[in-house]
Amino acid sequence: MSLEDRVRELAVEVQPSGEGAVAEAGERHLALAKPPGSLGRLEGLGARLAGMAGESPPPVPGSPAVVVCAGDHGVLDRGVSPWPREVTAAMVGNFCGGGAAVNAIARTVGARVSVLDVGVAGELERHPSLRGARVRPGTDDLSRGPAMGREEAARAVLAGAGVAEELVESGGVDLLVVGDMGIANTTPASALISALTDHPPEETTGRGTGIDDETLNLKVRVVREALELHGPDPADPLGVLAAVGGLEHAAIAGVILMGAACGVPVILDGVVSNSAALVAGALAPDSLGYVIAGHLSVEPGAKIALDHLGLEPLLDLDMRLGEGTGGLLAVPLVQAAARLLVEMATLEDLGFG
Ligand SMILES: O=C(O)c1ccc[n+]([C@@H]2O[C@H](COP(=O)([O-])O)[C@@H](O)[C@H]2O)c1
Ligand SMILES: Cc1cc2nc[nH]c2cc1C
Repeated sequence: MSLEDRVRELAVEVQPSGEGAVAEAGERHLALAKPPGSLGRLEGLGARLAGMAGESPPPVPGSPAVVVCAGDHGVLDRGVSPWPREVTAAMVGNFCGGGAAVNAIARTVGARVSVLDVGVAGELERHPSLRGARVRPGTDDLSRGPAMGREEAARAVLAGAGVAEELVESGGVDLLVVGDMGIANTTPASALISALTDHPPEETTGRGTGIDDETLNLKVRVVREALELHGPDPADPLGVLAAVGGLEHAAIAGVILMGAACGVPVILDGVVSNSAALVAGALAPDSLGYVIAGHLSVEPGAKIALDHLGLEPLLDLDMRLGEGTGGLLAVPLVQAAARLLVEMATLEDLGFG
């Protein structure tokens, strides 16, 4: 079976989240010891968690893990980011050493950190937290040709799915967070968002790690050139990924698909995971029933992608780091949304039934 067929097979494994459990959780919220609706968006989130678990009340997730997917990008040669390629490998080393922002926030919320190399260009030291599944040492320049081949895109999707499956099936993980690392990866994120939402590059392209006006204009031009060169077809998500995506974007789509197939909620981080969720949703629309938008990144493409997906972000902290940082900060909110449904007394218990 081809790798593409295996991705298609994974996509059909995703079952719709349970409407019955969602309705039951909604009823329960009306009965709990509080004015109806007073827990705001936590009520809808709790009901969605019930749908994902297929039962109300839903289990309280106690074993969260972040999967940080890393890759490099040929389009960096066009000057779309001020940072050198070598930062990607250096930061992967930092994730393994525990010294990155993602590690500090993961320790704060009690999450495991798992790092996946699907396309880093540099040498990496072995580490127990690092899964080496390098498809190739970075993509080609998407503005001059396809970023990668279709089978390579499929291999990266399956690598992400494999890590998610191992964490859930062997590691007991019951809440996944997706993160990314890759210098220049906001350029393919913008291209994916434009291709899959039909918004023009000047709306989906932002300043990434922090670029000046001149570089932003160049970046918009580069995304436009890529879209004109490939004419990506939204009905062919793997083709879009191969033409204008990135290896870590593909891996994140795989984590989302496998999380959904296992009935485990997946919390998105910033613009890169938002763009990957568009790909996952195009491959398996029901996978979006298991996806939670952790935060709203400053990158303009993030809001466009989340609006297209019909997802409202839980947090808005002006963050634009990536790594899974904003997604991890939403973990306690997700846990609280489930715990409220499990542990609260009802109005009837208090004698107001
Ligand atoms: O999460 C976000 O929305 C986000 C926004 C801007 C930058 N980043 C991170 O910064 C890197 C990409 O930025 P750039 O400017 O090199 O394209 C990559 O490692 C991302 O994780 C992440
Ligand atoms: C230092 C640095 C850390 C990062 N973490 C995620 N993206 C990043 C980009 C840079 C440049």
